[in-house]
Amino acid sequence: MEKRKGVLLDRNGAVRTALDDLDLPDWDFHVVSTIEEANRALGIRCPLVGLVAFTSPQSWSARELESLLARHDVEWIAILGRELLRNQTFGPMVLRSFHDFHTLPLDRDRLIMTLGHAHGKALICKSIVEQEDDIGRYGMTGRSPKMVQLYRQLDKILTVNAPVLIGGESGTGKELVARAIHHHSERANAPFITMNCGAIAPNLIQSELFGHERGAFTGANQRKIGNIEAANQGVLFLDEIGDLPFDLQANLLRFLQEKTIVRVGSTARMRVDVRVIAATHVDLGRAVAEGRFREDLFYRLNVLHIKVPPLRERAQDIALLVTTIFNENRHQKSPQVKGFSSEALHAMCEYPWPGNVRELINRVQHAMIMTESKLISAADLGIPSPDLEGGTNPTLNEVRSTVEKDVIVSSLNKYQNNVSEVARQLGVSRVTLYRMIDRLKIIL
Ligand SMILES: Nc1ncnc2c1ncn2[C@@H]1O[C@H](COP(=O)(O)OP(=O)(O)OP(=O)(O)O)[C@@H](O)[C@H]1O
Repeated sequence: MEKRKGVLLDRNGAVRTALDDLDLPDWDFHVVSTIEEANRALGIRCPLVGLVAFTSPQSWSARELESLLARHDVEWIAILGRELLRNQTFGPMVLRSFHDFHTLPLDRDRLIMTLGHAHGKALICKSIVEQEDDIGRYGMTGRSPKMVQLYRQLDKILTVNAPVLIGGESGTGKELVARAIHHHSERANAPFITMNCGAIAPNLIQSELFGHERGAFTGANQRKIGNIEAANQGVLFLDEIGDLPFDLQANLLRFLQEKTIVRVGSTARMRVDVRVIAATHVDLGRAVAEGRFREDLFYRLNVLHIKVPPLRERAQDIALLVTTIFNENRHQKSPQVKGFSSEALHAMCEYPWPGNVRELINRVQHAMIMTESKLISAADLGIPSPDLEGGTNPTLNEVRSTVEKDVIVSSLNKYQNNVSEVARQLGVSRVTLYRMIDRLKIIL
């Protein structure tokens, strides 16, 4: 059997010698003596379990150590003298940042049990993370019917070259969709140029789009390549197209029809091959009806239309999205933060998210840094907490049972209901596991 990989962080080598003497048959420990070395080794070897040896509370800088522990998906075990656990600052740190601890002197049976349990837990976490790879498509997270419909539209849009108009509220992911179209099309190796028509002074838009020659106007000290030319062979993403000044809409239409441009101050017409993707958070059809947007340009841009649904219409995706955001930002959180309370998840599904996914990302990032609990609450996210059914919070026993059930069920699935293997991985006896299966009413 291939040995399980672990890392041992041991500054003076005392625990290393004791560990060698135990001669653990299933384990291969890579020993490092500094946090820097540990960081490197963890990146290369990807062990699931790590041991940190302490001879005094000052063995390591608490800040550097906690940052190391939080950065890697490893189950950590502190190896320490019993007296250190009673230390006012050290004890809480062990509770906060470690999966478990082992008091010195090393005890072979006790250590094998602790390591087996940590390894089992790490495997479960890993399998959950691997499942999370299948959380969406095209770099987007979401499996709700609305997102599946969006992916199907993208499947078709990628194979053709026509302009695309992307609608949807602010923060829903319109730019992400445009990037996905570029990234998965045959234009992927050519530039993706973005231009926010609402963020550029109207008098500069023409030169931003088409470029200018030196001396074309006061201040044009040198030739400038416009965004259309810069996107040659690739994609030009025109965000907030509804803000394009009316007179310039005619110029853009001409480019779309003739596939040529003229730099401001020049007479030479240049051929460019660019796919235009435009986005708007306003109803462009209405802008046409009100005379604010050219009808001919609207039809030219709207050959293919995609609407990105608001987040409130895909509440099923919220749990997936927050897990992704949590994992992407885990290096910024304080080490004790482990996830979201069920009350917070419930609240997020009820909240209308006027700022859509962007607002969700901001609130989760803020909560991950500011919360003082293990589980992020609705209050941490700054959103109202809905009344839980029956108006009561689940008891600790109910929460514990739910967690135990989830862990056992996913482990049984992973090991094809092999109870002996699951018991081994979870560090409990078969009899205990059978008792838990019975108590938690898990069907084998
Ligand atoms: N389905 C998704 N999965 C993961 N991240 C997403 C998803 N949708 C949006 N995001 C993220 O949300 C943020 C806002 O997305 P984006 O900028 O694409 O929205 P937008 O609709 O173009 O916004 P605006 O109208 O304000 O320009 C980005 O960080 C983006 O990566």
